[in-house]
Amino acid sequence: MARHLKLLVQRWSSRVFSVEVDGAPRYFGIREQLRGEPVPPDVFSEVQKQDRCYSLLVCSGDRVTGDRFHWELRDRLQRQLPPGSGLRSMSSFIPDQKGSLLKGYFLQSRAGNSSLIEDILTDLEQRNPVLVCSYSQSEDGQQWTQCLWYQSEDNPVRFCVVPSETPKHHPSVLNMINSDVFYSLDEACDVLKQCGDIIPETRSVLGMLPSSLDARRKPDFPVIVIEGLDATGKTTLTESLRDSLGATLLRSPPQCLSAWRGRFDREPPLIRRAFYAVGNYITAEQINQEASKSPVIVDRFWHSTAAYAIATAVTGPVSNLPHEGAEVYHWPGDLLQPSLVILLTLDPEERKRRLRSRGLMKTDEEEELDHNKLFRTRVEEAYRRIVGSACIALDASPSADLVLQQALLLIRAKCHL
Ligand SMILES: Nc1ncnc2c1ncn2[C@@H]1O[C@H](COP(=O)(O)OP(=O)(O)OP(=O)(O)O)[C@@H](O)[C@H]1O
Ligand SMILES: Nc1ccn([C@H]2C[C@H](O)[C@@H](COP(=O)(O)O)O2)c(=O)n1
Repeated sequence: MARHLKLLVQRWSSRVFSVEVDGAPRYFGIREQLRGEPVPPDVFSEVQKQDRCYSLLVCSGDRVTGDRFHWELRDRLQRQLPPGSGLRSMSSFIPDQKGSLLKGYFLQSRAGNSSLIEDILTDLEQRNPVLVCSYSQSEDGQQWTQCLWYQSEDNPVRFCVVPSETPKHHPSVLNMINSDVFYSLDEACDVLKQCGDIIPETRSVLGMLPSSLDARRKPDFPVIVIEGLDATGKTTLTESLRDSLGATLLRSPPQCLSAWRGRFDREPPLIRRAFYAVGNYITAEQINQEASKSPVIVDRFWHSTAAYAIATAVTGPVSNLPHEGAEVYHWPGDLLQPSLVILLTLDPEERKRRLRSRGLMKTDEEEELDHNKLFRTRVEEAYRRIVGSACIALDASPSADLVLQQALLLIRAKCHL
């Protein structure tokens, strides 16, 4: 038992804990003993003397089960927690160690609610793959300690909570590849296959995949992808290009997946991104077939899948994105590369005006684009950082006809059409 605890102490104290405060991560660490003067990390600076804090970290060996549990846990906690309780996203990770991220929540309970919250936590920990810790404040309010919930009754191992430096990478970056951004069809299919029993629709989605895919096949005619945030004019431009060039118009996700898209949009990122990744490979096969007969215009492709996934996984300013040149921005080796990718850019106010005048229903991510300037700038910057099939930005603010003329100029210059 003593050896087990020693190991736990060593492993646990190499971790950094991150709590989202006002849309940006704040970090703290834990140590067996304090060295120097205690300084309460800023996560705890606004906690009242009588408040209690808890962390819940999901640690399931199976990532599909773990991600779905993490996704549902927020709703469950929001329903069960007494009014006035604080609930923030939280994670724990070992700096620079890929795959070390554990996701969870940080709770702050008001005085008087502790027994209700503690019943909820005990029940949660007994039935689910979740590790709960509680945090207590010293008498003078200068020091916080963390202890594992299941040990808190008798002889608990207490760790001192200490401030931690901001790590080189945002924690989500550690788990991004093949969790948020898929780098091969096989990886995306593996996730969907694991969901077969819980989401029966995955079988129909996988059934749409062709039996073989050849990313190296060079299309006879140019393949031009049009990218951009919603309401930047992709539909307008792609339809005009189809008519002007006598091209075939395709989109990703492809039409054959439309019936199931809403279902996957309600799933956690791991499953949702796997669905969009598979959609790109189905569109790639359609491109292969059509590009032997005519030029092909594609409304959204891998840039959209990667840029939205990366921008959603990290929080805070653009500087929290994976650095330029990072592996996550590279085009997947097994996915067809377009001849040209045009990124439509638009002033946020004009984009809002177009959204309002169109008045259609928006997805959660589109709502987020509207309300969250930081999210918008992260998506745009992620688009720009993608390499392998880099995009060329085109100002979409002039009239639809002028934008079409500019796009045609670009296509003629780059694709010799
Ligand atoms: N160049 C333009 N000038 C003014 N209005 C435009 C222009 N291009 C498109 N619009 C209008 O802006 C609105 C959004 O355009 P569109 O539907 O083509 O964008 P989108 O990028 O395809 O959006 P989404 O990704 O949400 O489907 C439409 O009402 C469209 O008529
Ligand atoms: N190839 C694609 C296409 C779309 N998405 C995601 C990204 C956004 O959440 C949303 C935008 O699509 P729209 O509403 O404009 O059709 O869909 C993706 O991940 N990959």
